[in-house]
Amino acid sequence: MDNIFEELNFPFVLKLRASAGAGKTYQLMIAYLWLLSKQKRVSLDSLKSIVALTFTNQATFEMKHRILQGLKDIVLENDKGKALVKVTGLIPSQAKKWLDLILDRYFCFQVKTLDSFLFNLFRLLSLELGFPPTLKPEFNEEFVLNQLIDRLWRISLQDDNIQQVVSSLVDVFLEIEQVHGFNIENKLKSRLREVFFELYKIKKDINLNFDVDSLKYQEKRIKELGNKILNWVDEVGLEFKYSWRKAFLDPIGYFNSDKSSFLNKESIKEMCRANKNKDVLDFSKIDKYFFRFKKELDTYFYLKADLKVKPYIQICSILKDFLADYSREEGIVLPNDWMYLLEQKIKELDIPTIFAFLGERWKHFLIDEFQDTSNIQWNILKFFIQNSLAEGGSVFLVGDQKQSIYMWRDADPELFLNCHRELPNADFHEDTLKYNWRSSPYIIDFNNKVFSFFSSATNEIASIFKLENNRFQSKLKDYFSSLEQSVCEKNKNLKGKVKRFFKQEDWEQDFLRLLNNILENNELSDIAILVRSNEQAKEISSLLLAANIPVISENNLVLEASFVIKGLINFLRFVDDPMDDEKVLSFCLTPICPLENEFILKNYRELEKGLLWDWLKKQDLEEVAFLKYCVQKSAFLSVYELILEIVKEYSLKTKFPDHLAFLNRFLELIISLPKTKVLNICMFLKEWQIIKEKQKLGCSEHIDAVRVMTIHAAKGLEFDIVFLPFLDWNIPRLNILVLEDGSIVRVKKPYSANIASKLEQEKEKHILETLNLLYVAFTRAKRELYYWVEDSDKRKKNIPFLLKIIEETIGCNNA
Ligand SMILES: Nc1ncnc2c1ncn2[C@@H]1O[C@H](COP(=O)(O)OP(=O)(O)OP(=O)(O)O)[C@@H](O)[C@H]1O
Repeated sequence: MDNIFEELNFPFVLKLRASAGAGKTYQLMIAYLWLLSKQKRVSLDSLKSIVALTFTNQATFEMKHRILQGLKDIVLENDKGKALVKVTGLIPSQAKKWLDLILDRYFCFQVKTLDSFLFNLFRLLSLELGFPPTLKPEFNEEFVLNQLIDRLWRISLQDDNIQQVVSSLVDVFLEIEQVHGFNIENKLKSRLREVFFELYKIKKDINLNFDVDSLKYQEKRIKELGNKILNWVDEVGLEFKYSWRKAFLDPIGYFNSDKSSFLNKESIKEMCRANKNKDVLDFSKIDKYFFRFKKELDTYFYLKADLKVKPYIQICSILKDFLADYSREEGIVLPNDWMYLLEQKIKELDIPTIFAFLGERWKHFLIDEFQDTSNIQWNILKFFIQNSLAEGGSVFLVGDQKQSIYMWRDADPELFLNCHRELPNADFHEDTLKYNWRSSPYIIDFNNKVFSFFSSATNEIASIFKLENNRFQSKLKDYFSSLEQSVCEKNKNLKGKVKRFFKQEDWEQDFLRLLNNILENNELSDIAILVRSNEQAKEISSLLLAANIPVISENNLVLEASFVIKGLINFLRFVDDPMDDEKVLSFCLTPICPLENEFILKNYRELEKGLLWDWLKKQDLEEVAFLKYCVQKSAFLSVYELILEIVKEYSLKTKFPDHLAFLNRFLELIISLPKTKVLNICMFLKEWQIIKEKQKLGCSEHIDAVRVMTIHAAKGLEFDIVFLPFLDWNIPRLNILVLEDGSIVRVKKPYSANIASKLEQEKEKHILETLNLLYVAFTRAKRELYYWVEDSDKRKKNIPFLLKIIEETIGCNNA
């Protein structure tokens, strides 16, 4: 696709479907410049009429950077610029005008994340929707839910009714999940989070009432039907085969021991032994009863699965009320709510009214990572895209179904395949890109082989995951066929390497040894270690930090990761309440306190009675004099002033230069908080508990340190060398399921038909997402890829086992 734009006539829909590193984002940048060249005038309205949407903030930053760099190259008329003039048609004088306009009116440069674009729409229509325009979007749903669950736990200590519901939830949880060991509370909270968000998405009232008697009534009906069938079989002189007589005699007992095979039988005839009557008898009447018997049983399984998890429903309904209060108090709104409202409103209003509210008219849309779009997002976007096409505009969608890793957030990769059908009034073009511009030939070849196995050996894969249905296999084919890429000219001689390690007991030592070897010839920032969860990121960061290897990760950018910030928080806790020995001790033992640890600990141990602070006050020490001053002044100084005092007194900026960025960010944060949150230390500490997890330093590309990040965060990015230390993934076993109608059920055999079908769908989604995640992880490396798996012959270890089979089949000997 050297210059597909030449062939295009407005209005058009252009879809570009290509594998990783093929230059999809790069083509979006080209398309943006090409669209600029097609504008009649260099004007603000034209600039605002082109909207480029990405998936993450990092990708937005990258896209803006690429567009500006492209314009600069054209203006400078360098080699890259000359090539861009050829494909985009944008000449240097025009490019200069656009560049000046963008830099002058940067906020009109419409390159945004999809979320922020949609939220902006919501804000513009907020009065119409009955919300104050000051409302803030809160994308961190997990953070909010943690707050709500903590609130629930606190309230349950005082409120008997809530305590009762919580304790029945704990019972159900322990029984269903069979969890043992430590951290049960955390596991329970995490399960609750999952279920709540599933339920919360269903915009229907949750049915809280469940009548235990209906299960009993159901049992009775089944028994009656069973007896009717039994009697008929006896009367006509037939005999059941195998143990099927028991199934009609005691249906519930029989099925509770997990024997569901006869649910597949079509007629009682199939279940009876041969005798002279069998062939002449009319079974049609009794089969009607048999059909009803099976139907009632199915309902029974469902009711039972539903009853088991009632306490989850009750808790979720309490959390729903808490969420409404919390949203009001904090002035926030969660995506699930505002997107839903926006979608509804857009259906209601007519086009001129909406555009009158918005005051904007978009004509061209460029959308990256389209495979991660959800149906609700698409329904909103579609409205504007259809309008832009009606006015002679365009839409350019790029994506790759096998990189869809946000299905848990409702992304629907099928949309990418079919969305153009909903945009019929425009020329439709589809294209693919065959070169990989990112990686070395070795890595490209390795990935070609590994991932084409997914589409060529669908049977084997389906059997590994025990999901032998046609739909799953055809999806595998859809996602992973025709993915093979060729090496581009510029990377032809790029050296590359892929190496697999088996995880031995002391794998960490081997891991560090390899890393140190690689660092002899590479920069720290060439290396990325990609993991699946934040816990793994913490684990690997600690390993590297203990070996004195600088690391940058989401976690160590959290302000609290700095011991100076931790020390300052302990200082505030102590000043706020010096009569609490624990608080005094915690502060005195932090590295920012100049008092000797030994001196404090020894005296604390020997202090027979009285308070630590009373004893400390009597010590004639300069350091203590300062602390006394702080305690006395604490009621008169603001939190900010107190922190400034200690920073100055203990020379924290010069003593701990590595923590300067954290310190500055911390001070900035205190100033930026509303007055009500910093009126006194106690209020600030309360606020800190809530906000601390979100307070982070920005990450600069230029910091020389190894990157540690999740695969989700690494999507769309590339690194010279990639390490994947934890590929021991399994497909999680589902114990609880939320059905389409909003009921939660326990997953335990025998399943009712609706549970079995939903379970299969969920399993399929998890497997595809896991395979996609593997694809994203393996395709981030430019030069070298190293990964660690357990040496497993067991099918239970899904991904290690799959990788082993692939290795044996395709004969890639990379060990
Ligand atoms: N035509 C091209 N000429 C030169 N370099 C290119 C070209 N296309 C892409 N690249 C470079 O190749 C790398 C990968 O491109 P890009 O990030 O656009 O790929 P992608 O298809 O979006 O990848 P992914 O799906 O993995 O996010 C980038 O460094 C990009 O600058």
